[in-house]
Amino acid sequence: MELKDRYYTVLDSLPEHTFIFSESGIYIDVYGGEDNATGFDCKQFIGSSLYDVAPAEMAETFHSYIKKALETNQVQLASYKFDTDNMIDLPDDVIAPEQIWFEATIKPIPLIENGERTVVWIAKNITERHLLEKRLKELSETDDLTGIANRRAFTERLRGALKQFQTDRTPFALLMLDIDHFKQINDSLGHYCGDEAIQFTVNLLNEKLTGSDFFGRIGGEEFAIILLHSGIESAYQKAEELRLSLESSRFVAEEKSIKLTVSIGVTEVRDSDDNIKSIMARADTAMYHSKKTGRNKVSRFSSCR
Ligand SMILES: Nc1nc2c(ncn2[C@@H]2O[C@H](COP(=O)(O)OP(=O)(O)OP(=O)(O)O)[C@@H](O)[C@H]2O)c(=O)[nH]1
Repeated sequence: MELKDRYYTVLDSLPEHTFIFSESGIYIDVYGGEDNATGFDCKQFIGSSLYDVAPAEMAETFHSYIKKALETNQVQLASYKFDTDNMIDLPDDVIAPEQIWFEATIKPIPLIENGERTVVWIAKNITERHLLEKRLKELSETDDLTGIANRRAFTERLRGALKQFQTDRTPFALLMLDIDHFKQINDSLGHYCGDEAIQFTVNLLNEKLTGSDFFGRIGGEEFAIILLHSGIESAYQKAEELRLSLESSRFVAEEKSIKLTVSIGVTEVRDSDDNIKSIMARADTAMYHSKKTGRNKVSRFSSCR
């Protein structure tokens, strides 16, 4: 075999897609990529421009990586996805994959083509890893029993809401909720029914929330809700609505019909809040005020002393 043929054989056996791009975004050469299992052959793009092949925004982004690699003479890393809505122009007989994630390394190479500098672009299919990472992230942020945010994810979101408030004054309110006399449910019906009572409460309250509200389980039978764009009065009304809907429903277990209730504390973000502890402490104080003054109640922090 001639040396040139040997080199081509080796290049075409590379497991990842390996592209040579010119400075202006022309596909100079395409090698390998069998292991990426995309189902289509990129060799057909040789001679075309990125702008002929990919949607404008994507071509623009890809081109910016090429230019940056050449300007800085440094390796660039990129991750991106192809999906049915955002796909390079495939031949008619090729079905676009639902979603493929790639991680690419872009490196300037000492090769001039038609008077232009060039880069090598090596793209690896990382879809499996990406989906696994996404799933692990979801699991680490979700409460097992109820499927809503766990304490960590909730406090993270609260931190985000406070940051937003500090940036553009977007107001928000915080509700802290605790199921009343929950120990009695565990003691009389058992822990398993206690778990079901928690699920029942969460499902019921969740139905009353909208897309911009954020619900989290921050303790055993303790929950919190962020109400974005809400002042104290509308938050109080919302809390009353939640309290009443639980009070008027019945949780059925072991052939018994049980009235569950919650005590709720309400506060709103203040200019003086420089971390989430102060907001959570106010909502907590208000919630304990509801407990101390009879339970199945809503209290605003401002009126609980
Ligand atoms: N079944 C079940 N019970 C839990 C879970 N997390 C906490 N608990 C129980 O919830 C009960 C909470 O009891 P307390 O904090 O004494 O409060 P309470 O009985 O709800 O009374 P008040 O809050 O004062 O109205 C404890 O018995 C915990 O063991 C859980 O995930 N599942």
